[in-house]
Amino acid sequence: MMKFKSPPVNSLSLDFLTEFSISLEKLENDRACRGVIITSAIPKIFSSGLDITEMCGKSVEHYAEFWRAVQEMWLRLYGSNMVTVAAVNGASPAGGCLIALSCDYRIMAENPKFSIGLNEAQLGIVAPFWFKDTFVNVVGQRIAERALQLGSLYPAPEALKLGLVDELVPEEKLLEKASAVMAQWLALPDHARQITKSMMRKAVLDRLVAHREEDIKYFINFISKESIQKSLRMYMEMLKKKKS
Ligand SMILES: CC/C=C\C/C=C\CCC/C=C/CC(=O)SCCNC(=O)CCNC(=O)[C@H](O)C(C)(C)COP(=O)(O)OP(=O)(O)OC[C@H]1O[C@@H](n2cnc3c(N)ncnc32)[C@H](O)[C@@H]1OP(=O)(O)O
Repeated sequence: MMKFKSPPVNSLSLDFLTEFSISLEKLENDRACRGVIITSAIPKIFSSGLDITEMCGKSVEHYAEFWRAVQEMWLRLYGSNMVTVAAVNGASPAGGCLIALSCDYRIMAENPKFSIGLNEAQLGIVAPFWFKDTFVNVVGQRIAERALQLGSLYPAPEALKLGLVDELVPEEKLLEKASAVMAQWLALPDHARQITKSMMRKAVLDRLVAHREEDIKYFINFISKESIQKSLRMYMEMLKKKKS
């Protein structure tokens, strides 16, 4: 089990992403480890998504390093040979949602206050093509079109209806259920399951691998625009004001 613990809200900073990728790599190379449950140690928060401060007012070199780390995390998780189960025990916007979507199975705590989705459009930014591809592979084109354009965050019951998560359980039963699902998936021979998983995900993974440098350049160009920086600053201010 991997438990995110980066207070206050498990934002995906460069350090967090690097550590996450290294942990995944270690587990992947450990023949005794066939599956991983991903959850959070922080109450009410699975992950608040990419750390917005990493995308504000930084150098071009920093943006490149950060974006490469985001790509690396996704390539490792989405392309993992292990069985991956997300036990979503709190809010899961944007990059948090991407992590859940990249797993093989998603179980969410049945709390309508917890929401999940790719809300980038609400921040005035655009979900990259591989976020979009991952989303489409889970919920299908029509639901993804609407959800991404509106940048919708769905409360747990709605997320279940859309197929964004596979099931809801009472919060106190989340890890028990995730373990039961893991046992069910691990009962199959690894080889057949791994080849099938790879077959289902290969096209989407290959697309980023083939365009990785281009995607970094695109990100830098996009995020460096003054209009985008302004949107992100305003969003951060809004988050801070919400408290007072
Ligand atoms: C064609 C174009 C192609 C390519 C373009 C390329 C790239 C662009 C796309 C980049 C992709 C981005 C994906 C993302 O993940 S962006 C991040 C989106 N995340 C969010 O919108 C979530 C924002 N946070 C929240 O909604 C709430 O914080 C949350 C519900 C998670 C928790 O609420 P709670 O009330 O419990 O806590 P808060 O008081 O709001 O937050 C506590 C402190 O944490 C700070 N915070 C929150 N989220 C973030 C974050 N994502 N990054 C950095 N910091 C964050 C918040 O400001 C509070 O700080 P303090 O006030 O305590 O200092």
